[in-house]
Amino acid sequence: MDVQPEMKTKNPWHRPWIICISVFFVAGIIAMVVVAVVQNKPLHQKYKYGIVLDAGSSHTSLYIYQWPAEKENNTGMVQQKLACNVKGKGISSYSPEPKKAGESLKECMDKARDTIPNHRHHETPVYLGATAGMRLLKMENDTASEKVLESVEQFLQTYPFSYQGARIITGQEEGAFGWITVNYLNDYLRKASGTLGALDLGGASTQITFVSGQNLESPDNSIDFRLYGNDYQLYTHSFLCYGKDQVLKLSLANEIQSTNQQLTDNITLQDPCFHKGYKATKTFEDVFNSPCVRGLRLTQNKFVHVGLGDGEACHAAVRKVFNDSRCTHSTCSFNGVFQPPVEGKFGAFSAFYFVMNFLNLTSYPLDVAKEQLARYCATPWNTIIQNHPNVKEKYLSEYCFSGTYILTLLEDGYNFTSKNWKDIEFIKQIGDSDAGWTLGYMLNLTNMIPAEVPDTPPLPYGGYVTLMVLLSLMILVLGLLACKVFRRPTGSTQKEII
Ligand SMILES: Nc1ncnc2c1ncn2[C@@H]1O[C@H](COP(=O)(O)OP(=O)(O)O)[C@@H](O)[C@H]1O
Ligand SMILES: [Ca+2]
Repeated sequence: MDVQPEMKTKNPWHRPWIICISVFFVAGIIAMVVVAVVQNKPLHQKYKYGIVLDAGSSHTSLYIYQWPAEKENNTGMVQQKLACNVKGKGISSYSPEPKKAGESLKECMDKARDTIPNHRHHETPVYLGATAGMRLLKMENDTASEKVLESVEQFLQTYPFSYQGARIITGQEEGAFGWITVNYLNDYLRKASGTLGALDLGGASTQITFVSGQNLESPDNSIDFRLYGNDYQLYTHSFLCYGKDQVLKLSLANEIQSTNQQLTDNITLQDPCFHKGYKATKTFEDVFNSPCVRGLRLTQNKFVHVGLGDGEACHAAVRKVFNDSRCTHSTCSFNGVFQPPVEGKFGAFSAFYFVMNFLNLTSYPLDVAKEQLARYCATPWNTIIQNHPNVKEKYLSEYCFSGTYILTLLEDGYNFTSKNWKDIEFIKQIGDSDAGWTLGYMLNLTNMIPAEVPDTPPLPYGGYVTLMVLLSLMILVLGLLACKVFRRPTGSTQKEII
């Protein structure tokens, strides 16, 4: 009979005020966790955007980059969202009708406008950097190059983005920003443990950039950076006229001049760098229409370009474009240009990659690569066309020449050897971003690579929330235990109740 009142008094959970306190206690902790989560996590990942146009000698590419809005100073945060290839040739080719230079960018700029959310347009910077094609046009005809730049400037300003300028970048900038891009994308800048040298081959110039422990004897070739608290001394050099299209002109001009034939119609040029069975009629203007080629002969007279398919003779012909005679420094690459011995690992991109990847030579030792290239060069033109029906004929006809130039430039020019050949990696992209100077250019102009390590919260977001939850649970358990201990009825009170 007495059991019922005894049970009621022994279970404190049946007391309304304890239930009330516990409910508020648990609700308070849940509220605390929810507030911490909501407060710290943005509802949607917000991105910011930047646009860079790479106005190269052969064509223009537009890149859109994106990064989380609240993390712009953390390395590795900027990624390529879109690459758009502008149809047609490079902007320097529009010098006879500069107005068309701007309009040529329409398709890609429209795509950028459609890709970037409208509310971000006005704060999205747009940069255009022109490289060696425009450097050459400027040398040839300053006013023409100004007109082309004005045309692209006017056109880019018709878009709702934040236009930041169109200019010809220097060879040093092209080299240094290519180096920043590949090291940023590999996340080497934060870790002070080694960097990747950058090798960029274009149509009109080529760049070599790497960290050298040696004394840099020529100030023109030296760039100092402080990034994320680390100091870097870079060696860089850009060889104007040593992009693969200009070197082809140089090499053809040398061969034409050494035939000792009158440059009248219908001379035949026997070229070891083109395949046997290749035959095309070209004009002297095609070869000599560049400030890179001496002995300007701008005639419409034609010559017949005939392939011999002889890899060894091609190597000898290509070597002639390098001038090794005078070096006034302790060591040189070629043409009397100072270069310390190459050091560390290198990423070789742009045409280095396109050509070596087409030739399937990206992962062989130097000697094997040379043998395979010689075999490729000796393959008849008919067979080459049959084997690659979908490759542009202009590219296809030039791969033997371009491959030979690349091996010659790397070995005889920059002094890579069979020993350190494996240190060169031919790369197109790192992650989803293309290797090239554009990303480094934008990171620099938007101040997204700070000199010092940025302040970061002591805990990452996930760790912070987990810790909060664990601490809350701990408080809850302790609270409940305390309740239990302090509210446990003592013997005397039990007796009193009974
Ligand atoms: N698929 C490809 N195969 C071979 N060469 C290519 C391919 N795509 C682009 N190229 C070449 O890459 C080079 C790119 O140079 P570009 O950036 O336009 O010039 P520069 O950097 O000297 O101003 C050009 O010689 C172009 O012909
Ligand atoms: Ca380029």
